[in-house]
Amino acid sequence: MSTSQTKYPKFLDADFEKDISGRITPRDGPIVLRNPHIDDLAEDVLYHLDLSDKKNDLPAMFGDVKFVCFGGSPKRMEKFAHFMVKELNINIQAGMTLSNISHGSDRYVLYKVGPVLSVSHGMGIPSMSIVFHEVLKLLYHACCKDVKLFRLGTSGGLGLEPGTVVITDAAVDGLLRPYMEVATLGMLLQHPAFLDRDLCEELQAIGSADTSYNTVIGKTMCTYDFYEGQARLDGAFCDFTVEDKLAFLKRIHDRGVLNIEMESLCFAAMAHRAAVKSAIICCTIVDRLQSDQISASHEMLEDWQGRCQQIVAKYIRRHLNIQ
Ligand SMILES: O=P(O)(O)O[C@@H]1C[C@H](O)[C@@H](CO)O1
Ligand SMILES: O=c1cc[nH]c(=O)[nH]1
Repeated sequence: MSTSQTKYPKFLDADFEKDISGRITPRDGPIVLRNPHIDDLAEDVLYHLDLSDKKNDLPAMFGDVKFVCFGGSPKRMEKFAHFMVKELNINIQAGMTLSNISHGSDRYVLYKVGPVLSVSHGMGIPSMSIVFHEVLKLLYHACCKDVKLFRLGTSGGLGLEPGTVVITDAAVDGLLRPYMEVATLGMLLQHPAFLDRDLCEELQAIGSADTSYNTVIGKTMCTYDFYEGQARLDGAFCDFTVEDKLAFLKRIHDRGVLNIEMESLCFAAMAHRAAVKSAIICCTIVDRLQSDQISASHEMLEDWQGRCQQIVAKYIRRHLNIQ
């Protein structure tokens, strides 16, 4: 069903501007896939989103998308979609409700509110990676242009009052390495996880206008596990002491790590590889130098998560010229 029109700009490596360190300059313009095989497919089934470039008219459904907001939990992203309806003054016709476009797959949720997509990514890098591939292909098939990507998450902070908003300027793995390592064809490939500094600073300026909480920019450590991987003593297993834990957390804090979560490395690496402008904005829900357990009330957690949503909503409104 999809129309071909201006679709499928061919990828040329030279199209991607890089600095001397190999950092790709993120840019506006059409979404380009760095995969020559996609155009050879008779049909591209986006299995986990329950969409296909043949069965769905993706340009008609998604061609106006400019902002994609990811977050771990399906409920949070549904709530964010409803919040964006209000923020963008969108009229939902009588008798209609916002619906989960990917309801047939039962893996992720996907809501569209005007030019905004709200997508859940589940927990951890494997889950994030799958939905990122499929969302990027969706944007490509839909001929979207000038798209920005955001991850709105939660994290454990280091020396920060819970509720602080951290904007990631670089994502690192559990060994402080700034790239995502992926086993591909029996080789370990390293994909650098750079983020767009200008976007970080713009979001920080928006966040800082609200003085009831702090908005800071720094490094985010991304781990493959919530418990031992994040130096917690309260998992089902633990082979280290409280002193070992604190020494590790203080060491990474001294190297500029402000928070720890589980998806930033993949999100940043994949957005960088696609040369799409992107940002990661997480509230902290515990100070890991004080505690492992997350004991804040549900209301408190909702309030903290709302801070990231409000900052991104203000950014989107500003860029859509909505007063
Ligand atoms: O964005 P969310 O809050 O889902 O991400 C963090 C990282 C893990 O997926 C999860 C662990 O509680 O929260
Ligand atoms: O401590 C935390 C809190 C949220 N998410 C994490 O990955 N770690």
